[in-house]
Amino acid sequence: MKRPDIKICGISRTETLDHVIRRGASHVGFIFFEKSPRHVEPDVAADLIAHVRGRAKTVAVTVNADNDLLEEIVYAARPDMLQLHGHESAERVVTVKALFGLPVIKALSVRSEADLAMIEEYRGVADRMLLDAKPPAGADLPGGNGVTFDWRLLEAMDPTIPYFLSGGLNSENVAEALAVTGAPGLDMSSGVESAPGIKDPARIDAFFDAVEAALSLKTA
Ligand SMILES: O=C(O)c1ccccc1N[C@@H]1O[C@H](COP(=O)(O)O)[C@@H](O)[C@H]1O
Repeated sequence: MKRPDIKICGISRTETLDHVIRRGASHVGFIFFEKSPRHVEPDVAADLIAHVRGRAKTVAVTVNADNDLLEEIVYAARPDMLQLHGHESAERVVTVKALFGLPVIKALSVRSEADLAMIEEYRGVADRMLLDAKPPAGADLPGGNGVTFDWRLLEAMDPTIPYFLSGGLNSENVAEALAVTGAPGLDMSSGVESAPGIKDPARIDAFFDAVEAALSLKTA
């Protein structure tokens, strides 16, 4: 099994960036959503992104952001990619790509087969999909809720679609997630935190150890 890309999201400290990259993160994500405990201002993100440039792909995570906010983020922080984690349509993805010239990860909230079928709308439009669980009722955040969805829904999915599996991944369940889905990418945030927004070095190590163990079992 090919090693999946690993994206660790919601990072706000250089120490955490260095740690996850040393452990093998291919992508690091920064949250630009004020309600999130992981929110970073564009000038803070600019320093974090400058710190890791060239060592991992940097992703600006936004939620239904308008052009002004995207422009502020892109010109201040210079991320490698944009993640659209709201209700952005395929047409909006096309517009964002044309305006900012950056690859786009489009997040989709999944609970049922019908949710997953929405992938077709973004085929050939988004550079990657990110399949996250639907937020629980009453949640303030569209992502970062630590909730999983039924990974067996992905069994019938076209395996050529590039995607990150997301939603509630942690050191305890990542081996099963990989076994069920064979996902080409993993994306996670709260599963390596000790409290919302506080990344925990021991949990980061446990997560990467679990991924390595799962991959070595697969190739043994
Ligand atoms: O993490 C957040 O606070 C957040 C806020 C707004 C949009 C997206 C957000 N996070 C994304 O959700 C995934 C999954 O999180 P988790 O592993 O279930 O905690 C996270 O990796 C971000 O891509």
